[in-house]
Amino acid sequence: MRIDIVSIFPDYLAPLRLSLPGKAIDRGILELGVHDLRSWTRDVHRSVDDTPYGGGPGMVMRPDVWGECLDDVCPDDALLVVPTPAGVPFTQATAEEFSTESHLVFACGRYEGIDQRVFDDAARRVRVREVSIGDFVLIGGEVAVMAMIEATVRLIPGVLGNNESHEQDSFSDGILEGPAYTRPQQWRGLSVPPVLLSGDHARIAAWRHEQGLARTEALRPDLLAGPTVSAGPDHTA
Ligand SMILES: COc1cccc(Cn2ccc3ccc(-c4cc(N)[nH]n4)cc32)c1
Repeated sequence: MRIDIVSIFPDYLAPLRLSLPGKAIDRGILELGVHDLRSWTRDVHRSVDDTPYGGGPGMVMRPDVWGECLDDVCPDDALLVVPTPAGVPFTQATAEEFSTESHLVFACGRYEGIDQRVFDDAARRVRVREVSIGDFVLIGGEVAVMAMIEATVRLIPGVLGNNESHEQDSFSDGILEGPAYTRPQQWRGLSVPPVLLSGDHARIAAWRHEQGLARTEALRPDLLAGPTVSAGPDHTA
């Protein structure tokens, strides 16, 4: 898989080269390109924003600079992912869909977002997904992109080590994971649930499922209400 990211703060994405994505890069499973949007500016001030038509607070990112950048960075077979508060929810299903792509391009906006015509124009030749990572407003797209990349890259075969796996992920089977424990068996007067010491793998699996179900009912009853909308193949934003 190749991932390209465009941002006016490329250094913000440096942590992606640590830990998991970094290991995937070192092992040749992932290629990562980070691009400074200002490289596509043509004015002496290297301007990337302007005042919004129709008035309102803040600034909007210019279509001309973004358009020329995506012409260079985003080929027709790539999936263009645009983080925004006004997007389709990014879920584990979205991460699974993204993990099967050969080329992802992430456009990190700032200010009040990017001129909509950038995505309308891009949609003429590439698949575009406008995606939200949650119902809260960030200052820009970089943090959202890092979260989406981590959730996506860990699903690529060979990225997680033998001791880690995503088959039992929260959300992958629609319910939350139950509690986890490790040594010591007694800690500050608290014990590990005896079933986990029993060696009876069927009982342990059943207990973990019950715990996950109870946690889901208590904290996320919405997950038990049935299928939700998310940014996937049938939801073009
Ligand atoms: C576009 O509409 C906006 C309205 C008010 C502020 C901002 C700030 N902003 C700029 C670019 C950008 C990219 C992503 C996000 C974002 C995503 C999620 N889930 N929360 N916040 C926020 C972003 C944008």
